[in-house]
Amino acid sequence: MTIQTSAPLAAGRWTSDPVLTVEHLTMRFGGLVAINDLSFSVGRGDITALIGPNGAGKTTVFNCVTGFYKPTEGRIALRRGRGIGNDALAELTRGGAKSLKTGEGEIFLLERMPDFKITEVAGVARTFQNIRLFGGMTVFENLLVAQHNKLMAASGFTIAGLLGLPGYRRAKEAAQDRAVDWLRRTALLDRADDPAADLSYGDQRRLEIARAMCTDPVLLCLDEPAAGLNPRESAELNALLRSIRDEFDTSILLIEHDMGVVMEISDHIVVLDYGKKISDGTAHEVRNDPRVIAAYLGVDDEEVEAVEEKLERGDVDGAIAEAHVAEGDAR
Ligand SMILES: Nc1ncnc2c1ncn2[C@@H]1O[C@H](COP(=O)(O)OP(=O)(O)OP(=O)(O)O)[C@@H](O)[C@H]1O
Repeated sequence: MTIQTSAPLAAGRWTSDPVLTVEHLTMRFGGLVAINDLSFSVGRGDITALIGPNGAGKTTVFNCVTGFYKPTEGRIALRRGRGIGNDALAELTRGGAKSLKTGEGEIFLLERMPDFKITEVAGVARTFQNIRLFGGMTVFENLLVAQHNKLMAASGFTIAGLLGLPGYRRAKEAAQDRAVDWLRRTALLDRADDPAADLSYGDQRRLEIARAMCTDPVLLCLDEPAAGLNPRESAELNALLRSIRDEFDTSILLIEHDMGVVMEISDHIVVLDYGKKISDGTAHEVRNDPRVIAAYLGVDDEEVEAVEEKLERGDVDGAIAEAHVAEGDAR
């Protein structure tokens, strides 16, 4: 049975100005199809949330976008620069190259690139579900290490750093300034000299984001940034993510289970279930989509009809209650 959403989906920046387009992505692990012909886009300047029940395939999508997995099938294009058209994408796809420069910027096919190039060249930064900081290093050092590649490039991969040559010195000062700026933005300046492992969980999460932002990413991928945060820390995280969206040329793609965070800050939500996209739109559209309610509460297709009926009458609370009843019956 196919269920249609009642409201037409609005076209947003993810259609008119995408920074990332994922097309027909499939990822198989032996016989298991973790991602099944998935297509979606991330709008430039948007906060986009990838949500779905446990095991839906969210982390697998992240792993494909960031090059940890090589997709079984599909195309993942990142556009650095506005207005790069589909002709450029088609030309790049036809040839064997990893990227193509155009008058508007540069376009990358991420499935053709190793993970470190996706980070360094295409400009995709990532945080992980389990925090991965250098716990023995200070907070400040963690932010300098993140900029190591830039410093190496400034040294021309020579001993210029040791000799203190001007180009390298300037790059080092810029790296330090950037680190201090992000410590300030994440309210961690007074912890700069403490070992990262001594920070509270919420502070470590913000430090991870600061570290990713020190690389000036075009796309910031956050895997469950609100996990384990208390309400005050969640509110601080929301403010931080909004400020990144509003003040930097960085688009955000996040996986998040905390629906309070998702609904409050997302411009665009893509919902997965069993490796397929079941809904895609604004927070309002997605939260009123019976397929989403059903997927989250684990009800059958037949029971979705009852949920949908309530939604058509504008009774969202009733629809959720109906889905809860169906969920209880299923147990
Ligand atoms: N390396 C792997 N090898 C085999 N199966 C995998 C691998 N990675 C993921 N899977 C499987 O792919 C499916 C999707 O997993 P994934 O971790 O992407 O889901 P998720 O939506 O991120 O889940 P959660 O919300 O619990 O983190 C699951 O069935 C999982 O067991």
